[in-house]
Amino acid sequence: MTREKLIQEIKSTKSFLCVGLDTDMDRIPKHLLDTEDPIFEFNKAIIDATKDHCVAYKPNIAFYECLGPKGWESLKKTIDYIPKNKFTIADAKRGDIGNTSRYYAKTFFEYMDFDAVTIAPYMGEDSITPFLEYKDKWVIVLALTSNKGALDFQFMTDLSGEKLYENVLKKTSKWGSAEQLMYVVGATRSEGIQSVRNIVPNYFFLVPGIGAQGGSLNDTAQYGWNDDCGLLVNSSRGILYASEGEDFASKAQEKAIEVQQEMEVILKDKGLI
Ligand SMILES: O=c1ccn([C@@H]2O[C@H](COP(=O)(O)O)[C@@H](O)[C@H]2O)c(=O)[nH]1
Repeated sequence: MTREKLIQEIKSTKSFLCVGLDTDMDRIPKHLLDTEDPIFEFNKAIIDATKDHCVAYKPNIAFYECLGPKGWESLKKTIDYIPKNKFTIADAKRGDIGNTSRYYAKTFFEYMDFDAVTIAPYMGEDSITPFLEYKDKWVIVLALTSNKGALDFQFMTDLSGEKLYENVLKKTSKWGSAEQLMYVVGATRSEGIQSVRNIVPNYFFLVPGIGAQGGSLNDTAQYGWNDDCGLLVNSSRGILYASEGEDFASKAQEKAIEVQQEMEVILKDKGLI
């Protein structure tokens, strides 16, 4: 998907919500466990219930890989089921020597036809460039993450006082344009979102951390906004497990609508719609 199309979808859906498909066998409703593919049945119901209120879906690959071949099959069926106007993100956090990264890119962009894949930048330029060779596909680089462990490395300073995540932003933004590269910036780091925005004003951010992790949507919009919105805000558990009963899809829909309506207010306040 192109950047222009993504922005158009944000405007027409009045939403910059990304629904995270962290589909956990231990949490999906009991009545689905008797079906042939509980993970896919769950995802299908969630997609049907939320597709009018979000612009993106982000399956986290860990929840599928742990089930072996069956999990990959559920993931493939899920990605094929998601409507084509939705931006799809493989949250896989890959990155390896160039020769190996080429095959990760093949998996997620050819076999699976995702729009984007998340990448850990630790191995540098050759670990990222194979993904950038695909037209209209995206790389989403981990910059300032939402977890506690972000403090272990990301805030380390070099001799000039520059933090590691700042360095990552400056370097990687030379490798890929704002038409093909985005950054992961955690909603739990409102103090840092502004500094990331200052370094990469035009790039989109994928923002996890609202809902279950307690980050604020309004702070994210206040510090991370750019002229094109520039934000895809993810919620996984907060939507998927709004109910663990037979009404899970309608409760997920209610949650998605709640977030979408807050987003609509922000989009109007900022003058994008
Ligand atoms: O910094 C990061 C990077 C990725 N994630 C992922 O996003 C979702 C968040 O799930 P919630 O249930 O909405 O908390 C999950 O897949 C994480 O692995 C992140 O949280 N923070």
